[in-house]
Amino acid sequence: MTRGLGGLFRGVQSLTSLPATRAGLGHPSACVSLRTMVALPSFLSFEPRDFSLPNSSWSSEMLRLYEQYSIQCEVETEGGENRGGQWQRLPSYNRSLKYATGGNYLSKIIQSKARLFTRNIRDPGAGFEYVVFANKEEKRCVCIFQAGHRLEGPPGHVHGGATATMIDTVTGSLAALLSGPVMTANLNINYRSAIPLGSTVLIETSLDSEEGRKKFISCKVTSTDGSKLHTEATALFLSINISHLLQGG
Ligand SMILES: CCCCCCCC(=O)SCCNC(=O)CCNC(=O)[C@H](O)C(C)(C)COP(=O)(O)OP(=O)(O)OC[C@H]1O[C@@H](n2cnc3c(N)ncnc32)[C@H](O)[C@@H]1OP(=O)(O)O
Repeated sequence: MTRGLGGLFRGVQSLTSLPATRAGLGHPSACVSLRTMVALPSFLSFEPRDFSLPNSSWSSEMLRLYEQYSIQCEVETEGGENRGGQWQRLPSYNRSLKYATGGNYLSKIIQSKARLFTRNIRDPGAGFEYVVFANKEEKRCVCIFQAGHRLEGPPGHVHGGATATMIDTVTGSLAALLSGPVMTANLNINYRSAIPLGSTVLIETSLDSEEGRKKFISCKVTSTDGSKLHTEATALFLSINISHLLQGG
């Protein structure tokens, strides 16, 4: 994808080097720090849809956990300051480009049919339903994940690749939150017990160590009460310059 993208980006004359994230979150993938557009006509700069907000497909368990973390989230006061909780909900769009200011517009002109893998099933509840909460101080994230019926692997259970995708997403979100643009260099997964389709699970991830450009992150997927371990993983992320992607990754 990236050689083509490089040409397109170079062709967009009004790209500047403003910091790139919405709400200053530095989240979640390499594309978050794409250089941003300025002076967009207002009709082009509307907010993209945030897929991490509740919808009618969410189970009562998913909603309960969403509430549990939401009430621990920081709130913006009338004066524009952030106060309160240790957690923040990370927004989730259907293209990484949309994290950049003006990204909604860019996403219409750059590979307009491309969609983020985890957000490309339109039917609510059929695919990946999830929300990620981050605790930057403690360098960890929690994802509440409800696995839809289109993620089947073994009968009635979630495909291992779908679980890997979610682990990559949540560990990658943490790495990007802590250090900006990153790419997964290594992902090691041990599958301990299958995840039933339709169930809600917790994906908890934390930073183990860092070494120069490297971030070592671990992750576990459990039942929501923590009693059942489904999956354990470790991941290595490397900080990259966005030019790495534009030069073909
Ligand atoms: C909202 C959604 C969020 C989703 C997040 C999802 C993120 C993704 O899935 S990204 C897509 C999958 N990943 C990829 O395609 C990455 C492909 N690989 C690459 O682009 C490159 O190999 C990349 C960027 C990882 C590393 O390349 P580069 O920056 O040139 O680093 P390089 O010089 O080779 O290595 C740097 C250091 O890392 C180490 N390293 C590199 N790769 C690995 C690896 N796989 N395992 C262990 N160590 C490694 C090297 O040994 C070196 O160590 P040291 O400095 O101690 O000698």
